Amino acid sequence: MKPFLQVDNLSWHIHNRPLINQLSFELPEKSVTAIVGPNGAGKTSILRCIYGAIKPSSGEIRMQGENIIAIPRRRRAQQIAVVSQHIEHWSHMKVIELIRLGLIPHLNSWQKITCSQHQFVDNIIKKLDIESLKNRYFDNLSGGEQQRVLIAKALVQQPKLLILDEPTNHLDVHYQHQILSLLNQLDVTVLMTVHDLNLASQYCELLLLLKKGELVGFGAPDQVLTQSRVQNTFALPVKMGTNPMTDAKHVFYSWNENAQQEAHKQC
Ligand SMILES: Nc1ncnc2c1ncn2[C@@H]1O[C@H](COP(=O)(O)OP(=O)(O)OP(=O)(O)O)[C@@H](O)[C@H]1O
Repeated sequence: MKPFLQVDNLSWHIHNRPLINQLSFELPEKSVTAIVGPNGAGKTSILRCIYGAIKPSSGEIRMQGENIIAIPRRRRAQQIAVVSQHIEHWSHMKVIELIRLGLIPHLNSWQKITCSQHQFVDNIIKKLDIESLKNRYFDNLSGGEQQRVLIAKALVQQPKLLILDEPTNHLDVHYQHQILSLLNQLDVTVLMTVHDLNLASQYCELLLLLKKGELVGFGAPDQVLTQSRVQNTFALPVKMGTNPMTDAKHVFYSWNENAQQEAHKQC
C-alpha cells in the first residue's frame, strides 16, 4: 500500500548550518504521529516544510503521491489544516465567526453556509467543549481556550492531513488528554509536535524522535522510547515503565547533577 505522506531526504540549511538533515520517513493514511525531541531539534521546522511555510534546501514531500508544493492553493487548503504555535491575533472576531472560517476552502464565492454545515460546526464546538465561548471575542480568551478554538477551526476545515504544533501547549491535564484522545479518534492523518513523551506514547501510533535535525528513532512508541535513546537524546537520567491505567510505555525522569553529567558523556 502506498504511504499517505512521504518525506524523502528532506534537508533545510541556513547559512550552511543544517537545521534538518536528510530526513526520510513515511506515514500511513489516518495514522497519528508525534514528532518529539529536545528544544531546537527541528520539530517545528519539519512541520513548516510540510505545510509550505519554508522551502526545503533539498528533498521532496509527497502527499498521496503528489508533490505537496505542486498542489494548487485551494485544494491544499481543503486537504491540509494547520494549528501553529503562533496564535494569530483575530482581534474583534467572535469565536463562532472564527471557527466558521474553517469552512471557507469548501465554499464558492458568495455561497452561504448551509444548515448542515451550521450543524457540523455546532457538533465540533460541542466535541471540544467550547459552547460557552461561542459568543466571546477570541482575543479575550485564555491561551488554553484559544488553543481549543483553533483546533475546532482546523477540524471544521475537514482536512485529510492535520498538522499541529504543540497542540497541548497551553492546556491543563484534563484538556491535554481530551484533545489528544480526540485527535487519536479522528479519521484523518495527524502529524504534530508534542513535548510530553508520555502523552505521545499514550495517544500516538508513531513517534519521530529528533535530535539536532536528525532522526534518531522512528516507529511505534514502544520501539522508539528505549532508556538509552531517551537518555542520550535529552541528556537526562530516565527509567522506563508502564502506565498501569493504559499499559502505554511510560518514561520516568529525575534530576541529579552527577547522573546528568553521565548522561551528557553519553551524548
Ligand atoms: N528562520 C530561521 N532562521 C534561522 N534559524 C532558525 C529559523 N527557524 C528556526 N531556526 C533554528 O532552527 C532550529 C530548530 O528550530 P525549531 O523551531 O524547528 O525547533 P523545535 O524542535 O521546534 O524547538 P522547540 O521545542 O524549542 O519548539 C533552532 O536552532 C532554531 O533557532
